[in-house]
Amino acid sequence: MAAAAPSSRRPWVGGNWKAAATKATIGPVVEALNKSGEGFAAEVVIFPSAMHLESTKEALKVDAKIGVQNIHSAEKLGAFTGELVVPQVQDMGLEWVMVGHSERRHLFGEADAVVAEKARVALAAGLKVVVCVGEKLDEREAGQCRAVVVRQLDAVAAVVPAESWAASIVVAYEPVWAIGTGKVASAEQAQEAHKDIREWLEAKIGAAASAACRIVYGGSVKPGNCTGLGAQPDIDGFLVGGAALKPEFVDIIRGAQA
Ligand SMILES: O=C[C@H](O)COP(=O)(O)O
Repeated sequence: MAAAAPSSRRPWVGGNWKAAATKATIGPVVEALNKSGEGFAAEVVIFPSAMHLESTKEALKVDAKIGVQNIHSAEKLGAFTGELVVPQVQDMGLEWVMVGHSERRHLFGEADAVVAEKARVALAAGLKVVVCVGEKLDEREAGQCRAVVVRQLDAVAAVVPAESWAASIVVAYEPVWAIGTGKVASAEQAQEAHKDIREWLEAKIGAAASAACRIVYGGSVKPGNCTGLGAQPDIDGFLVGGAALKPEFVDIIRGAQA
């Protein structure tokens, strides 16, 4: 059963800039965020590329956190050319790590166990983690949506402490067919998947985790569709790609009020 009214969970909005940002595109977004001049009701986390972590952190003057889009699963600094490791995330004073984005899973071949190990290492170091899950179009058409998401979540649950789910994990449900395609899931489709995830949390982790864990939707979220999605009882915010690189990202953050 869906465990709690959405207003009991602080909304969460992530802006995933992927490898799509340059100084020219970042500037107007940061300016819009800074000009908004408000404390957002939602918790806001921006995920720049490694290239732009420090400059974005310095430029942002609003209550928004910075996170990394991916990490390597090594626990210590070392010879891992091209990777970021948890001690570097901490050295930068960052709190958030994203794992399991569909582009990591499907373009770079990250298996469920690899994603889970990254989550484990980040949580063990005291970082907060966005765990991305979601089915491909053929999986949805084969009626496997719930099974795929449960498989991805089970892998994480097998290696992280149960207490992490309430306070340190945000689950991002991102149907792969809706990412960057303009084909947003309907509010009903998204709510059904989010309810499945909340029921999984209750059955696998416990009622308190199910009530507290933020489950956010990602996939072609825009100012024009975020209100209907955000009104669903089990949708606690958004993970935004393309629209997070436009000044109207501020409108999506405002649309994620509790
Ligand atoms: O991480 C964000 C998602 O991949 C969604 O991207 P999108 O908003 O461009 O569809």
